[in-house]
Amino acid sequence: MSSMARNVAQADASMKAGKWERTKYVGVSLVGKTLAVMGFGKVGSEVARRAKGLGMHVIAHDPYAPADRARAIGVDLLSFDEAISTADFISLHMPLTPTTSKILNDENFAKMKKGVRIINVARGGVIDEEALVRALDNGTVAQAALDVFTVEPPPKDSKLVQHENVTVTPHLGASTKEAQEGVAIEIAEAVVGALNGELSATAVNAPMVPAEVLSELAPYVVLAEKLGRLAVQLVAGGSGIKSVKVVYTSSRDPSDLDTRLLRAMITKGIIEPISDTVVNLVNADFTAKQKGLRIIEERVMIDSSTDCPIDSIQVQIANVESKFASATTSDNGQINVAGKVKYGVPHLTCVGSFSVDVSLEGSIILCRQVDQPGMIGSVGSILGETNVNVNFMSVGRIGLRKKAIMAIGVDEEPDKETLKKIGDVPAVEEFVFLDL
Ligand SMILES: NC(=O)c1ccc[n+]([C@@H]2O[C@H](COP(=O)([O-])OP(=O)(O)OC[C@H]3O[C@@H](n4cnc5c(N)ncnc54)[C@H](O)[C@@H]3O)[C@@H](O)[C@H]2O)c1
Ligand SMILES: O=C(O)[C@H](O)COP(=O)(O)O
Repeated sequence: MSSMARNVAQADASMKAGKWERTKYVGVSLVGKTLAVMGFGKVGSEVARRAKGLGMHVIAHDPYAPADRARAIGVDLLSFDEAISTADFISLHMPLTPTTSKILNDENFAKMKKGVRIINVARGGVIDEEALVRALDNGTVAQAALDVFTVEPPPKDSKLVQHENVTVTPHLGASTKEAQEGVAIEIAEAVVGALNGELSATAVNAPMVPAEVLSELAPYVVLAEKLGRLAVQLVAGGSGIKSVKVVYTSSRDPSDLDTRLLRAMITKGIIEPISDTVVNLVNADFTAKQKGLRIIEERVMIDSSTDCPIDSIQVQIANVESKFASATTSDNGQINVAGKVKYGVPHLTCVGSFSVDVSLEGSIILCRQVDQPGMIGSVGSILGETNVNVNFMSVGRIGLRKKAIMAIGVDEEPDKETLKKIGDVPAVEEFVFLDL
């Protein structure tokens, strides 16, 4: 940006050609100018920090960047049109995706201030290069500094590369000794993380989920997998599942909710307990298809004052028999479980038509019994006799002294004899042990 604004490359070439052209290369100052950082990720936010140090007014556009991170750096996050139409300098730092491909085109150049300067060190394809040549020729764009090109290396006779108001470098953005070492360490850490089963935002063969979205969804990813795991263990025989419906309730617009990761984790939760297949974000959809499993998703918008990405996730399995009849809903006979994230921890909040509230950790025993005094004590004593530690308990009932469900979290797996004793308690009508 500095080099472009002060014509360093052109002046250098001119002097080496034996000239002394002081008036031709009068530049512009950066101080006091408005810089629009398009893509406020790792590079974009560092550019913003440095530009503020140069006395520039920095604005940014990034549909996924958290406003508090921008605020901390002293940058206003604006809409795409607001950002490009107010800027004196526009610096591109977004990835090349179907949405960002040729995002700077004739239509958008026309919205910019006359004499704007463009910097592209992201990916060549984010600019329509022919449109940029037109914008340079008609003066809309005063100068451009480009490190990346749609085709690399660009053709020798490229009008853009040869343009007198364009400064070019051959994709040198990351070409420092320090950056090359840094990238090697980052790749090694990502591979180790992936091998340890961590979610990766940088896998090239998985759907792209920006790191910010990934960290926001992290507790819901755990919830999704646990609900899948729990639901499949409620199916008699475990197999024969053909269709699973997942309902996400959220206060956000359904189109703002990227559920690919959650769908993959529900698939993982359903498939892994009943097969040897390891399911991850890369192979989830393929594995589900291969196993004849159809995942249907529904997004339901609700009114809520809390700004969390998801209010609840519901998993429904149709056309199977349940080993715990109370997990099926009375209206359509489907297995139905639902959960929420509370204080960052995934909770089971619904089994069949019963409301419960237990954190989805360790193992759970679900009992259906007649709602009457002494039930917690009876079952708790049986578990205590064999040193099985109860870590929580929740009772949900459909009415006073009617049917109730008891969800008991246990730290150890009770032996068969202990489970049989629970089943033999007269008021217990059915029970199931679920390992999460
Ligand atoms: N020239 C080079 O040698 C060089 C070096 C490093 C990075 N890069 C490129 O620079 C870009 C940024 O790299 P990074 O490490 O900061 O990536 P990053 O993932 O940290 O940041 C990219 C940002 O772009 C945002 N974004 C996604 N879609 C957007 C859209 N439609 N509009 C605006 N913002 C959008 C994302 O939310 C994210 O915050 C990438 O394209 C990368 O490949 C080039
Ligand atoms: O995306 C990147 O990291 C840069 O474009 C750098 O690419 P390079 O590693 O080929 O220099």
